[in-house]
Amino acid sequence: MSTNEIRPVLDTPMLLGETPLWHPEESALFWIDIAGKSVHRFRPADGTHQHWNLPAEPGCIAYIEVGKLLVAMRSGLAELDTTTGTLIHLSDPPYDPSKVRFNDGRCDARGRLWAGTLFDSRERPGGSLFCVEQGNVRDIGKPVTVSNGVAFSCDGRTLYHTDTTAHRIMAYEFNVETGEVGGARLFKQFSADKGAQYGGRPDGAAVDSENAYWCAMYEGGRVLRISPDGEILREITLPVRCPTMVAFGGEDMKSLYITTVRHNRSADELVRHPLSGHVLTMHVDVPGRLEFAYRL
Ligand SMILES: O=C1O[C@H](CS(=O)(=O)O)[C@@H](O)[C@H](O)[C@H]1O
Repeated sequence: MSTNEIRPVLDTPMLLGETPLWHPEESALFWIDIAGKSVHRFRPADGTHQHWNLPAEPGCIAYIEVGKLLVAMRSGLAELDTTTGTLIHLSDPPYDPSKVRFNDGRCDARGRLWAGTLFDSRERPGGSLFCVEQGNVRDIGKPVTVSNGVAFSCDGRTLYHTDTTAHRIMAYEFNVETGEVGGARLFKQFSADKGAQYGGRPDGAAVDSENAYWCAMYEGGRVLRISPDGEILREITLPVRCPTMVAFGGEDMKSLYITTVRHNRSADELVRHPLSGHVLTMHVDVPGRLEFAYRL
């Protein structure tokens, strides 16, 4: 693959792709299709693709060990055994599932899952950020309308959290030993002016091995690489309008994977961007970091 080539990993698009996640021991990329209520696994080495249907919309996943995933669904937390397809319900949702569902999330270095929620109607900040630690679910008290962009700096001392609707990414002091979230600073505020210059709103993200924050820009058709002090270092134009999240993977962690949306997009957008909904990949020069597993 040439350096700048962006291509789909599969022939089949998702409805609403989210949470790409490289599993180092399985040498596979996992992701979810929220509207398609499914979990997917793709092995680049042999091109095999497998999926598992779910009873409710997933918002994010984390790996536990080979063959076991934690799935945060609208209906609560569950453990998916990918060898048998068995889904074990672990806990009910910490919110009213008729109005709210889990969205983007990832694990910290101590194996806690940080999963946000979104308010379906987008009318008010009825979503939040939750910490799942060995089955206990704690509301962190960060009201947002659409939670996204959960990521940790390389030293584990900064927790990034985005409100996509507010076009805002916050950075919080974070104590990875205790899981305590401290002082806040504005990391990046994007313009919400949806005129001709609209650059999109910040969505899912990942931090690379040089501590830069890679952010999918929903309706902006691009991914941004942002320095820890908020400077845009690189902009990648995508062949789709709505990327939702990025992940690093591959044996060298230099494959960037990008989930995207097809569901509820206009006919015009789908004609202009036929790859909408596909999981995209491209080579990058700076490797990402391995994701942490969820600790039961
Ligand atoms: O459903 C979703 O939508 C949002 C984008 S928006 O709320 O429509 O602006 C996306 O960020 C999110 O990740 C996805 O789950």
